[in-house]
Amino acid sequence: MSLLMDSTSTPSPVFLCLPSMELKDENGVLVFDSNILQKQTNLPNQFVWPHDDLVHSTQEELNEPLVDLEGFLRGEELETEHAAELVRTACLNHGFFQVINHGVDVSLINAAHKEMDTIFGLPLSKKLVARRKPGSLLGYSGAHADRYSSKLPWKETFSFGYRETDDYSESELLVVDYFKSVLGEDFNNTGWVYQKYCKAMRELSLVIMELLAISLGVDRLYYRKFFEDSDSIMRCNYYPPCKDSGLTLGTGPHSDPTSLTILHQDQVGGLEVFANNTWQAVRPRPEALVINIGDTFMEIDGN
Ligand SMILES: C=C1C[C@]23C[C@H]1CC[C@H]2[C@]1(C)CCC[C@@](C)(C(=O)O)[C@H]1[C@@H]3C(=O)O
Ligand SMILES: O=C(O)CCC(=O)C(=O)O
Repeated sequence: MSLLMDSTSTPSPVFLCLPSMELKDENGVLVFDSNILQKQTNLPNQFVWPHDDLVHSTQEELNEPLVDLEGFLRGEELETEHAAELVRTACLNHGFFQVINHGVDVSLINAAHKEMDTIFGLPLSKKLVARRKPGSLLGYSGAHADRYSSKLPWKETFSFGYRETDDYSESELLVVDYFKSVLGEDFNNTGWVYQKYCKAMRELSLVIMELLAISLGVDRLYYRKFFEDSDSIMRCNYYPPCKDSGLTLGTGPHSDPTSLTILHQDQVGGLEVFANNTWQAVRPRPEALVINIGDTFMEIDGN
């Protein structure tokens, strides 16, 4: 299970139970219920990925830089230079690093994971009420079955948007209002947890943007100013148990199309990065946040 914020929404479902025990909605789209799908003898073909995409679980670790932000956040020059050098090395290699002493309250991170358990533990009918609408990235999705018909990822996601504008009154309730609108008043507390989480992630993303600017030798406020009113996508990923896990993927090979991703993975792990022509595991660290630059950042910094 992972929490991921990338910078840059109720018809009641009708289940058609078919002999294959596959659930379909009123549009004939597969409804992802891993408990039911798990009971089938064979993994449904839609979830079987091409052999070339399937990495056989690697024991190799990425050994990405572990960047301690404490000194940088306190304005210490030498610590700042060291942190920027680690970030530079990461970005020249694969674009991934982990940060510790990042200033995000660990109780907030734990609360976000706890609320994620609540969201994905809801009855399927309730989750489908929050189902993502065509053309939107926001809301609930089961295996992206509404968008794709093959190479379906074995995961559930819940995504929502975040931005901070000059009109503080607009952004300070953005996430709370979203949760109450798609899941109901009972989710006011959940909404506040993620409202605070998104605010903390945005603040950290601007700190990272400053460090990236220093690592690139440009004005240290350049990217902070460039991104201060940017849109972000908060993405909760839940990867249910899968008895045929060697045949499918939770998330397929990709590069993030966005500028910066901040990820907190639970201790199950599973994130892998393709570097030096092989897949390498990113070790879960409860006290750390995984950072990676995305395609958009690569474009704007001219690489
Ligand atoms: C902007 C986004 C689209 C995706 C979530 C964020 C950043 C990464 C994208 C994604 C994870 C890349 C792999 C395919 C994808 C469909 C997925 O597996 O979730 C992508 C996300 C999406 O389009 O919902
Ligand atoms: O859930 C994870 O560990 C990473 C998923 C991911 O890369 C994404 O959602 O963009």
